[in-house]
Amino acid sequence: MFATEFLDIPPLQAAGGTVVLPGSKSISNRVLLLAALSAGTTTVHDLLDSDDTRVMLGALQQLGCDIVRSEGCVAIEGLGGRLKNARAQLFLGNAGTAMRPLTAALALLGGDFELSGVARMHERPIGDLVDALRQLGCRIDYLGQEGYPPLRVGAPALQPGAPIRVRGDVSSQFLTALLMALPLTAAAQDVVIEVVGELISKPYIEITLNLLAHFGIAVRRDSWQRFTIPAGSRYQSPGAIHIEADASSASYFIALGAITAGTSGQKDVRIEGVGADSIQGDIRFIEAARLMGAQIVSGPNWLEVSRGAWPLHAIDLDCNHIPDAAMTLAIMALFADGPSLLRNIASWRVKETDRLTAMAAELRKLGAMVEEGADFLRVTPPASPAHWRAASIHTYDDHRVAMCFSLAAFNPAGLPVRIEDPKCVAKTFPDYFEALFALAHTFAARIPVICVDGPTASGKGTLAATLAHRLGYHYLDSGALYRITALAAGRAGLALDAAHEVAIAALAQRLPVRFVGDQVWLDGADVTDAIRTEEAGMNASKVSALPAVRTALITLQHSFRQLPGLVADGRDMGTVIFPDALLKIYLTASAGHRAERRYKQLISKGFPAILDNLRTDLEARDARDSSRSVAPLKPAGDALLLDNSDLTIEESVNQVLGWWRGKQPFGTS
Ligand SMILES: O=C(O)C1=C[C@@H](OP(=O)(O)O)[C@@H](O)[C@H](O)C1
Ligand SMILES: C=C(OP(=O)(O)O)C(=O)O
Repeated sequence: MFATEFLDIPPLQAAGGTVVLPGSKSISNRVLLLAALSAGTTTVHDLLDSDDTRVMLGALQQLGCDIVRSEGCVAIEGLGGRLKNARAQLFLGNAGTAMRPLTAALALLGGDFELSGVARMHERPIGDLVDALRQLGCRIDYLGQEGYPPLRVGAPALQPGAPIRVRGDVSSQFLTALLMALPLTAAAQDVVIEVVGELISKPYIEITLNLLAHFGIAVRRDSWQRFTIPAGSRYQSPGAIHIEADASSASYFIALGAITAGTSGQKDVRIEGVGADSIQGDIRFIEAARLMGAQIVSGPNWLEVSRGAWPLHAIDLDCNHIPDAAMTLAIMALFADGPSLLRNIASWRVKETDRLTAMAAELRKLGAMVEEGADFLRVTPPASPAHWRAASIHTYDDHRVAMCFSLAAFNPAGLPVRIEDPKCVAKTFPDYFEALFALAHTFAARIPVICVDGPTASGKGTLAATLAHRLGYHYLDSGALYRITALAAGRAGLALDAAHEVAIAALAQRLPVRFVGDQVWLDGADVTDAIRTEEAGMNASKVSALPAVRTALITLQHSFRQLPGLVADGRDMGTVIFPDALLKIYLTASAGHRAERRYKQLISKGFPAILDNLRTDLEARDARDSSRSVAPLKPAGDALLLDNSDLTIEESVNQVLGWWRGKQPFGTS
């Protein structure tokens, strides 16, 4: 997951390949609760692992449910209608699928519970559900604002009998909550729920009914107005259940296939885990994408999508049945041949954020013209490539804003897109951006590189690795490549001299190296410490003076330039390896400061060291590095000099990040 302050996505060109999607949030949280209410063990395969399911799992554990995780599945020991803990404070984040159904279930089971969430959850309505439950004799108090969480749930004085009336026009989750919880009171008599007002988001009720049926409860439905839970209903675990991949998450990759030309290797975007026969309503996003021109074929649990009409056709669509995936249509509308109208989406206002206002504001930043109505959005795409703008997308802690706006990086103007707070995708799809980058392609020249060059012990490694971490970029420690080459050559019995140049170069070309955080791996072995000795440093300097070795390592170094970007540290990154890098830093510090830092580093690792000797060695090495015939150590002409003698690491990092921001086209929006 990208836990950076922002994620800059370079302009993207094409996409192709296979994505295996994580499980459905809506199915996962329903199955978890139904499994907990049943007797016996339910083994859940391919459960979504995200913020929303974690809060549900955490709550169930607090209530006394045993949960055992093993490879690919989670076993839930059901409570059989009796809570082990009848007092608990449950934090439910921003998961509507946890807050609403748990409120209903706990209000009927009785106890002393406090249900709360993040600040936004306390702005998301729950009054219609509370009103419905109170008709039954449930005791629920508002701890903050009337009609909103946090809530206190007490012991009910149940008066079953009359039909329970619930409003259906704010969120379908209120009806879902009642449908899942009311079998608790249906032992002796039918329980009837009547929907007041037009029910929204109907396909989510179909998911609920489908899963209730899996757990032995056959609800009778009369149109969308009246639901009857038959007397004698009892939750029965299906034993094992498999969770389909999330159809709303699929929408981003369906859109990806629709708006991008395939890559030379792969024409289509293939989505695994969910197919056209999904039980999730958001699968009907396919119909909308087809209307816009996408070509989509499907089989059992898979979809293949490719670009059809281009530009996409504008659409005018009632999106009430696909409220979540419809946000993706708003982004596809940027690539359409005219204005698109997404109608009947008033519920957007009470989700993770006010999505109507948020989408309108962010789409406008990209250059679209947007009309925001009470319950609709009309999106007119930028009139020409020149009308697109590079934008820093504010994401409002809304996973879907972050995910759908990433697709704007395919804009025809070749502009990057900044996604603020990218970790908000953790609500339903923690590895969304990794999945996107695995399929997306762009020209290497468009992938940003920051070069940090400088003499030994200047702190390049720390600075570069920290920058990479802060920006979510890959990290290349090119100095380590020479050290690793030297180590590998030594282990192969090759002397590090010109006579063995060809053999060492051949070895270097196939170097199986990986940088994992601050670890260095060579051919499956951790060589982090082995390459950090003074001797390894001297040996690296020797092999780096062999021109054939440098040539062999160039391809290897270029291969580190991958989405979303790279920070490369070394001695010739800006001058030789990545001459087109957007930002080049030449990092220096006085020989005295550097010797002192190296001294402390060695002593802290338990290596013997003498300060004066270190200083003499450093000076000798500087002289050798800057006088060698190939790629001598010198600042690139366009490098910015940073002397960090008197700077902390944080100060150096902030300085470079400041320069980096200054080079981006996002302004301060
Ligand atoms: O029941 C569900 O799983 C959901 C119902 C929908 O909410 P509304 O019924 O509030 O539209 C949807 O937006 C949400 O992401 C999940
Ligand atoms: C509206 C959403 O979430 P929730 O389940 O919290 O309502 C969503 O995932 O888009």
